[in-house]
Amino acid sequence: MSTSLLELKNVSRNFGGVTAIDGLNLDIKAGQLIGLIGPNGAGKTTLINLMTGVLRPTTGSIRLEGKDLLRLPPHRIARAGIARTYQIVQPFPHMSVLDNVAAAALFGGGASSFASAREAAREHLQFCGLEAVAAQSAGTLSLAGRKRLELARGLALKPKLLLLDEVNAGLNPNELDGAIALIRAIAARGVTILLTEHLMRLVLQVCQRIIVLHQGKLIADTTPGEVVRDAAVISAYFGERYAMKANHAGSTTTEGA
Ligand SMILES: Nc1ncnc2c1ncn2[C@@H]1O[C@H](COP(=O)(O)OP(=O)(O)OP(=O)(O)O)[C@@H](O)[C@H]1O
Repeated sequence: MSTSLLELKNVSRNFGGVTAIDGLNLDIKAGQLIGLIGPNGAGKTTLINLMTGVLRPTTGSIRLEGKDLLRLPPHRIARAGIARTYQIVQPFPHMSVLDNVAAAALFGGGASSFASAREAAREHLQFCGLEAVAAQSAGTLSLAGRKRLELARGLALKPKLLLLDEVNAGLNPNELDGAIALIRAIAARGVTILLTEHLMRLVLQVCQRIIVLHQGKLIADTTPGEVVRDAAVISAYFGERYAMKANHAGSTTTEGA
């Protein structure tokens, strides 16, 4: 049996009268590449915020390699091995790309000096295909470049678990192929990945396991092959997405007519 990396037991989170996460049980094994999907408002971002300590559960427990995370502030959780990227990319825009990554290596990656942090940062930039822009200020990068920088900063924290929140949104098909290759390469290094994503092609292509949230509850936890045939997922998520696409197609036709 493979090892449990992150374990959530009976986790709930309320905001006033809204139950954003509702009695969730989840066991993430080391080495998995997992897709987290669900309709808008399903609780995906709340779940990531709970895993990183930005939010605390109303009830339940969260353990990383058996260690209780609920006692730790977010920066200690990051150092314990959970790193995340943000839906809205937030580099330090006036700092160089290299120093953005070096700062992460200093903060959580175990680097003991700025020189060694920069050395580690160079490796991460090379791995993420950013070595050519290392000296540029981060604010000058394209969206695809900023997304890669987010990944390099995440890697500099030497995570056991990397939470990728919509890291591919807004990329063109070419950039998307590059992003898929990079995510696979990160997983091949042994980093466990949880990917929150609306791009189904990407999720189905790269993930071995897909978990589906709906109204704060886990409605499926299965393989990509199975999830597309799951009646509850079709009704809660795929159905809604196809209906939206059909509506868009319909309105385009009407406009064109
Ligand atoms: N800080 C908050 N205060 C009040 N309600 C909140 C807060 N954060 C989230 N919610 C509510 O919790 C539910 C889950 O929201 P969440 O943002 O986690 O969903 P999501 O799956 O990430 O959605 P999306 O795909 O649109 O980003 C929603 O009903 C949302 O309105």
